[in-house]
Amino acid sequence: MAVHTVRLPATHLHTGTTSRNISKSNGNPNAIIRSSFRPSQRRRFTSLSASLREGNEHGKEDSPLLPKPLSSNQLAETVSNGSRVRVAYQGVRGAYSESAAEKAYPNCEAVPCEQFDTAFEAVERWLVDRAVLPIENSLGGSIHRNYDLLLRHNLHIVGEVKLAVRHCLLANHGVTLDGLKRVLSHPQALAQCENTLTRLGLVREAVDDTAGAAKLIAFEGLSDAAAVASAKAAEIYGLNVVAEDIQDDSDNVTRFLMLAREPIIPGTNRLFKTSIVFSLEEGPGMLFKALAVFALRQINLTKMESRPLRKNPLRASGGLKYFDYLFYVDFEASMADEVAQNALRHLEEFATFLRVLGSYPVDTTML
Ligand SMILES: O=C(O)C(=O)C[C@]1(C(=O)O)C=C[C@@H](O)C=C1
Repeated sequence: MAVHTVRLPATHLHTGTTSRNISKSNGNPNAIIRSSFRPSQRRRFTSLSASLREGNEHGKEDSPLLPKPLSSNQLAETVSNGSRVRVAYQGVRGAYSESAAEKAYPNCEAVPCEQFDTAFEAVERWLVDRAVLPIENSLGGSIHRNYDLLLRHNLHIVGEVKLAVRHCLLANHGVTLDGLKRVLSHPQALAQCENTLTRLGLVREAVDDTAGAAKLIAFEGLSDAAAVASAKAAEIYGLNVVAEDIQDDSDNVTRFLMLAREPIIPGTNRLFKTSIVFSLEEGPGMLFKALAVFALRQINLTKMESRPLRKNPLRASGGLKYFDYLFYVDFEASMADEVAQNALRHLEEFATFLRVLGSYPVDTTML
């Protein structure tokens, strides 16, 4: 597939503006974005003078040097000039992530990316306005790669979206359940259908995304393999649905994060959530102490994940080597709430590292 050849106008660099002209200059909007950005594109990130000359789209009175934070009401639909928001997702057309991008930003232009890293990079390099990426699933658990990438990149979480995931088994026309030997899908999707796939005795094969599996089966005309994917993917790639609702529990929900270059201004007018990441010294009760800063203030935690500190995964202490961790915590409060600010100030007193990944409205559509 052709490499996406988006040219980045220097006028949009360092200004905090949205990428209005970028989307207009694209060749094929449906082309999948690969990580291999051209050196010529990289060089274009250096020009500040053009942006200073031309001002920005929020009005000439705004200083182009000061990035304009997104506001809560900019979370959905359109950028301020009325053009469609370009939203990167991982996978090909028909992936659940595409549906999540469309739920998060109705009427958006969903832009497929090969890998999660590519979607992060596409936002950072102004090829798109936002990314929508999966972070956890109610059956399969966390998508660890995206936790690691949140830290490696400098994007902000500006929202979350929950999507009901209903998996189907898709095969070419004429293929029956009895004729199947293999099943292809994203590892998360395979994990969510563990019981059904074991009962059917199918050999699992992991691919990049669910819709990619459907596409491969259709394009190669495979007769011994099925894909775990959406009914939408069946329609797009002309496959037959041989089994429906094959996830291990009918309540199968994936939570996606909406990512942007700038944070939103947190509010108190609705339910907000804040995501942070921190590390601690080694020692008894350290994690207990860290979580107590929230418990003491009646702040509810909704998620906790620990990941290896990849830059420095082993810490020597008292002649022993300990694994070193980063702790990712989501809590139910806005950074505009004094109580949340106090909790983080308290945590800062003993955390060895602390970063706020975003403070954003809770998706209450599935509560
Ligand atoms: O493969 C897809 O369709 C995706 O959108 C990826 C993904 C994931 O990474 O969790 C998203 C939702 C489902 O949980 C299964 C797979």
